[in-house]
Amino acid sequence: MFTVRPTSYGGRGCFATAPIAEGTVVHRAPAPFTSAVNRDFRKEVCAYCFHYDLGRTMKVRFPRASLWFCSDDCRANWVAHEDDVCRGLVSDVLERIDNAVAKARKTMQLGRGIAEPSAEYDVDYVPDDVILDGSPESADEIEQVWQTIAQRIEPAAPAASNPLKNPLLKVRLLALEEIEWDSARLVAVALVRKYLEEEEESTAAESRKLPDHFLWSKFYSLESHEVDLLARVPALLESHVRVFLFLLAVMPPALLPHVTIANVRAVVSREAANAFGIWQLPLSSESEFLGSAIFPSGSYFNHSCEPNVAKSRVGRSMHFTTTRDIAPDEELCISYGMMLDQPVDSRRETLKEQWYFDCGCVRCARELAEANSSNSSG
Ligand SMILES: C[S@@+](CC[C@H](N)C(=O)[O-])C[C@H]1O[C@@H](n2cnc3c(N)ncnc32)[C@H](O)[C@@H]1O
Repeated sequence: MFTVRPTSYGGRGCFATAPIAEGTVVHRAPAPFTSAVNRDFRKEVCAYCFHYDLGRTMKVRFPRASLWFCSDDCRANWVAHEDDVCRGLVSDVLERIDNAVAKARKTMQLGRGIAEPSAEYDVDYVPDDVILDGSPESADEIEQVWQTIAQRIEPAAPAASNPLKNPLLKVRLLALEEIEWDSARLVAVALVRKYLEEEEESTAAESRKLPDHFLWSKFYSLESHEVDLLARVPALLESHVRVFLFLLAVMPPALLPHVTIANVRAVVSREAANAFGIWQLPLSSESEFLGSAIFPSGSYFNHSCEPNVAKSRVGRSMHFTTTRDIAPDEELCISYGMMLDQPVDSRRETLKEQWYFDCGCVRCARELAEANSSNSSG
C-alpha cells in the first residue's frame, strides 16, 4: 500500500503506491520492539496490553520482575509473546535490574555506605572528573566523555570477565533515579533482542523464532538524535553513562558482550527520535503519560501539521489509519503531538524543542509564506 523512500525535507517517509480510501488501516505494528512503563505507573498499567484503570493496582502479578497485568490472559500472553519467544531472557534481565535497584535503595535508606542517608538516590557512581559541567557543545565532547568511560572499564572488564571485579564498578552503589530505572529496562530489553538476533543468525532460517518487530537490525536503521537530545537535556549524558555502567554490572554473562557503549547509545538516542508515548486511553488532553514504546516499523511516518493518517494504540499494538482519501505517490503523515491548534510559530517551536526538527510540512510552508506576504505588504 505504501513504500518508504527519501523525502526532500526530512529523511525517509511513507508514500502511497496506489489510491487509498479514507479509513484504511495502512499499517499495524503488532508490539513494541522495546518499551517501558513509567515507574510511577508500573503497578497500575498492564505490562501486556497497557490498560490503565484510573490508578487502580492491576490484579495479576508476575512472580519475579516488577510486572503487573490486568488479567491472567494478559500475563499468559506476555509470557508467550514476549518472554518465551526471547527464551526467558526478558524476565531474567528485568528481574536482575529490579533486584539491583531495590537492593541499592535499601542500603541507602539504611544509611550504609553513605554519610548522608537523605541523599537517598543521589549517590554517584560516575566519577566526578568524567562528566562535563555544562551542556555538551558538540558531538566531540560527548565522544570524549564516553571515551574516558571506555578507558576506565576496559582493562578490568573484557567482555568475558566479571564486570563486578572492575574497580570502577566495585565501589558503586547501583542506585538509579526513577527515569534511569525505566531507561535501563528499555535498553536491556533492546539488548536481549540484539543478542537473540545474532544467535539466530547462526541457525537455519526456518528454525528462527524472533518475529520481525523484535529485530535489532530494523530498530538500528532508525534515525538517532543524540546531539540534539543532550543539548536540550545535558544531564541525560550522565544518566546514559549510569545506565550503561549499571547494565554492565547486572546483565547476565551471555549478554555482556552486547552491553557496549555503542549499543547503549544506539538505544537511548533512537528512543529520543522515535518513541511513541503510551497514553491513557481514550486519548484526551487529560490523559496520563504512562510510558514509552518503540515500534520501528511505525517510525517511518513523518510528521505533518495537516496529517492524513491517525495513529492509535490498540492494546499493545499501534495502528495507522488514513483520515481521508490518499492519491498515489502522496506522502502518508501522522501528527507527532497535540499542537495542531497552535499558530505556525508556536507549532514549529514545539516540534523543534521536542522532536528536534524544523518542520518541512506543506501546512507550515503555506502559513509561513502567508505570514511573509502579509508582512511585506503591510
Ligand atoms: C520518527 S522519524 C520519521 C522517519 C525519518 N524521516 C527517518 O528517515 O527515519 C522522525 C524524524 O524524521 C524527520 N521528520 C519527521 N517529520 C518531519 C517534518 N515534518 N519536517 C522535517 N523533518 C521531519 C525528523 O528528522 C524527525 O526527527
